[in-house]
Amino acid sequence: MKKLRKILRILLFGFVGLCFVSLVWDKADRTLAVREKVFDQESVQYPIRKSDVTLYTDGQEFYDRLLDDIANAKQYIHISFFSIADDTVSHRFEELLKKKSKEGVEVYYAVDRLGGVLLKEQDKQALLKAGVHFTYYNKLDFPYFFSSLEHRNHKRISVIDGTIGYAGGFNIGKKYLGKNEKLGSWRDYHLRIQGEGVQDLEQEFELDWVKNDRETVWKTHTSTEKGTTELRFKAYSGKDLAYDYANLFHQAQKSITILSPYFIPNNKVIWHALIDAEKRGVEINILWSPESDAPLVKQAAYPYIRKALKHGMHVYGYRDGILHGKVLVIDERVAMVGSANLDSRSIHLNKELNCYIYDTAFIKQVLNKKVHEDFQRSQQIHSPYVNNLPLQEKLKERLAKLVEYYL
Ligand SMILES: O=P(O)(O)OC[C@H](O)CO
Repeated sequence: MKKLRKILRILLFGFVGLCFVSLVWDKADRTLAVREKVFDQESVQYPIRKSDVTLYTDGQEFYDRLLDDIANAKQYIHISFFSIADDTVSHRFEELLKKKSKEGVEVYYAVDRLGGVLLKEQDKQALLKAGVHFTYYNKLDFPYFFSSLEHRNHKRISVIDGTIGYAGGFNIGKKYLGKNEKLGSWRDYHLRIQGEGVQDLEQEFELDWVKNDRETVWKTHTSTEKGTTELRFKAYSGKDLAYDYANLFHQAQKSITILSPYFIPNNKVIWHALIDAEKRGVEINILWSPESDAPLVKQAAYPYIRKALKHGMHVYGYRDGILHGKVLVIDERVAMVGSANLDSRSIHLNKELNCYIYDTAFIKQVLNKKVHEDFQRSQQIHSPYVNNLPLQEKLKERLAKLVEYYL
């Protein structure tokens, strides 16, 4: 008994000591990283381009098209995703990349280091053996361990032969097909681009690749043909996103529509612009996904839903499984489809890539139809929903508040 007590005491002291060292390291690491601007990177705003755009909201249709484009690649494939699963969908995807590489197509494939945690070492080695150029983005770094852990590359970029590009919200995995029993159906927003806009996706891919791998990327020439839809890509690195969104909200005259799986906008610039718009009579509709595959994000949204309702905004909760699209629509004049959630990580920490669309016809005839469907599948949230929470939800909300910066 005495011996057991002694072991428990040692374990307890060890645990407390480890927590103390971690806290001190965490604080020093973050302070130094901010002072030395270790993770600072300028945002990149690409020119307005004219391209042909197709919107994908269904996982099966998206994968069918992406895999078909990859299968038809003749020269090179540049692909990066935030996350990759270890399941039938990811295996089929990786088998195809290996096949194309063996055929002589130059394949560059990257995944965020944390988002790619499920990729097995043996699968990675098999990709390399087949000649695929593979790298992880944002690897963990010493001594900035904690800071490097929180800065993720959340972009999704695909470029095939410099003529076809993709950007949006899907990742690679079975759950995006909506066939995961627990998660239910899955709704996302992802764009397929053809025409001159592809060169900016390629440029952005190259910037990330060279920064993480130092190897130059093989490519020939990208498409400069003009399509019909005016768009602009913008890449963020933990700053400027709030200012860009605020600018859009300030320009709104009639309506602001926001779709985001997570609703954790802990940012004064964004709130100031939204409240200001609401006071000008702009109708603000926010659609968020109460169901999620990430812990505490639901509860972290409650304070912001209360705030939105208090200021007369309309909030809706998606009811048909998971809504994972990241979309803004301002007055049917400007829209955004991208990788950035309206959450703290996207506003303050992640590298993101958004596509801004300035084509009223596309917004009205294509995007808004899908957005309208999503509102039809939702339920409006009123104050009692967030004010009369069960005790367990209240406790989780408290816990979520403590960590919301990282959600
Ligand atoms: O669900 P995702 O792919 O938008 O990723 C969410 C993670 O919290 C990264 O910000």
